[in-house]
Amino acid sequence: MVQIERETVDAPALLHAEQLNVRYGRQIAVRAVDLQLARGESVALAGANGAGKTSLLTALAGVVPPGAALSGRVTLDGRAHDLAGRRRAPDPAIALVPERGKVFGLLTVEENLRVARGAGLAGARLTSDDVYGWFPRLRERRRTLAGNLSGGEQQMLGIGMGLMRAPRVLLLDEPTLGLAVPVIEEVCERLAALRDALGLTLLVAESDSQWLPRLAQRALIIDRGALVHRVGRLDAAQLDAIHDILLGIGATASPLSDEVGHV
Ligand SMILES: Nc1ncnc2c1ncn2[C@@H]1O[C@H](COP(=O)(O)OP(=O)(O)OP(=O)(O)O)[C@@H](O)[C@H]1O
Repeated sequence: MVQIERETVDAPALLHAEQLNVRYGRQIAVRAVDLQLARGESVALAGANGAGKTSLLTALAGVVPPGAALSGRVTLDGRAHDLAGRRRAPDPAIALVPERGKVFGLLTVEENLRVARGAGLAGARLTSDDVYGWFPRLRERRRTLAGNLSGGEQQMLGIGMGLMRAPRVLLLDEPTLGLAVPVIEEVCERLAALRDALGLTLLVAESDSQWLPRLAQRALIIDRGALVHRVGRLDAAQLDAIHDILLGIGATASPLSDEVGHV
């Protein structure tokens, strides 16, 4: 039986989710998830296809699809959002970068960034120039329609769009999906640099265990909607174990919250 070590998180939480549930009709996509993210850390949310990664990220960001039923509480720096009943308004401090960036294909790079920045709303913002500083390739492509960008460029634009309203927490849904290895390496390197320079907290959904150490400092494993392990050290032995779990051949886990309290 594969064993995965567990680690207690001592740093004070910036984002704290308690008893988060997401249902689509009878389908339960996220069950009783408790998690904590510290300021300035990168955490991977590792799980197989259909494990509930997207549903958990959208619940944290307040952008679940209409018709989904949510319950639980998300607290950001002590400010609580009750998820029961009506959908809460998305908090600009928690930004979601959807799978494959989800850019507007018929708008240029520059227009995508402006749309993401929004207008007439209170709060801090970045400029397109700030984003181009992080992703120089996007500056070269600023007048190109986003639909004509490569997959890697679209992913970087998606990240840039997520940054425009100066979030404190960036949630990324499978940013490596469908990209060539050198591009994935570049995305991983940029994310770590952004985290360190901006003090961002990152939660990165990933279904391929090989990228976890490049994307994150620790990992949460999600299976059938529940967080079943947390992994504090992403070394080779732990990665093998996670790989087996993601393929459904590893340790059968019980919910983390039952064993070690909140994550
Ligand atoms: N809008 C929806 N309506 C109904 N069921 C949904 C909806 N979105 C997701 N589900 C179901 O909820 C479960 C979790 O899906 P989710 O997309 O959150 O998982 P995931 O880990 O992100 O998977 P993937 O990597 O394949 O996107 C799956 O069984 C999925 O079929």
